Amino acid sequence: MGFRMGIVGLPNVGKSTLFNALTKTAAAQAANFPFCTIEPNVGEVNVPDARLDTLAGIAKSASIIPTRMTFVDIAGLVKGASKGEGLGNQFLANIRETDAIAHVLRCFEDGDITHVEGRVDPVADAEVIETELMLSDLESIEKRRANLVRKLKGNDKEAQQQDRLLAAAQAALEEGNPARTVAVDAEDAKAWKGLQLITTKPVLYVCNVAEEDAANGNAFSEAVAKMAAEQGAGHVVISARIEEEISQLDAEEAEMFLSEMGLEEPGLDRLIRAGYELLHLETYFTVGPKEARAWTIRKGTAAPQAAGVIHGDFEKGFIRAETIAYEDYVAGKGEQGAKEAGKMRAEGKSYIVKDGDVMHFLFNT
Ligand SMILES: Nc1ncnc2c1ncn2[C@@H]1O[C@H](COP(=O)(O)OP(=O)(O)OP(=O)(O)O)[C@@H](O)[C@H]1O
Ligand SMILES: [Mg+2]
Repeated sequence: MGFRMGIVGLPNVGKSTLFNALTKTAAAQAANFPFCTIEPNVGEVNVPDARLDTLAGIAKSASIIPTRMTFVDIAGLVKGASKGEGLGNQFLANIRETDAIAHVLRCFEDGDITHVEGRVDPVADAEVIETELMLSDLESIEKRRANLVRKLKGNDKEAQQQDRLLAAAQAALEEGNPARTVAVDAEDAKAWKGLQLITTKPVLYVCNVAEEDAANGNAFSEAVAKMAAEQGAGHVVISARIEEEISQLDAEEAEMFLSEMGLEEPGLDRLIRAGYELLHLETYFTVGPKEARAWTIRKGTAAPQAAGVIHGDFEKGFIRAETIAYEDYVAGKGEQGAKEAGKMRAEGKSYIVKDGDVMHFLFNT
């Protein structure tokens, strides 16, 4: 299914540092000057899930395959970006294709690191970026509506629907509200998503704090938390610089480092999980001696469609799914034990897969 998160923010706030930590590479150039990033960076990240390791341990699986998420790091946006200032605007197209936005906010004081607005104020920064995203949506809407004019004359139903939805988004944006504030009927939901407007995407604010604030946050991140709550957005507190250091350590060193910092787990794990929640994603597992593997689905996905994530044929020929809840699998010390305890269920086409289910699909070919 490939879920994608776009990383946006002002220049020099730590986007590429975060991207590198996430992807455990130095693929993105991160340095102390604004507009360091020019070309967008795309990277895949494992979704951390301790349950997968537990399952693999029980089943003695030869390999462990976590589920993946994609991150896209683009150039910093500045005030006026949509009018051609800076570089970011031309890369916003890459953000249109994502499922959610990770909005990085500078929440650290450091006289050596240039802030393009000359002061640290994450809430004001968030507004600058949100305005640019809204202007970018408006511009794209105007272009698209102009392109639809001919089709509309031809009484094209699809074009009519698109134009109606674009007009609704335009009206909201012209009033200074993001397109996500538009109420959309169920029958328009798919076409609405297809418009790929940036300000319809869910937002996760990433408070990039100083190393010493990584464990408990600071006044800046608290202000962001309040703003996020008001908007119904998510937020995480992270120190991109620490995360970058941790990502270069081996597991044992990383654990020591984390405990010294008073952290229970890497902030990146929290960030990825928050992204998962924001997107209403869940994980189910397939477990055997060959491999233990995690698969991503949207909440509320029925068994055949969940099977379809593995292979289209699984969905088409779906018969039933032998299902064991994660807890039952662990309690039974594996499939056999769970089965003997009567915890293996045969589920049919209407079964809604639950987070943590261990699934075995039976299908016709
Ligand atoms: N939590 C932090 N504390 C202190 N310095 C940090 C922190 N996070 C990032 N930095 C530093 O800020 C500088 C800018 O980081 P980075 O290049 O990742 O920003 P960016 O948002 O990608 O910028 P651009 O938009 O120009 O590409 C780097 O020198 C980085 O080491
Ligand atoms: Mg960068």
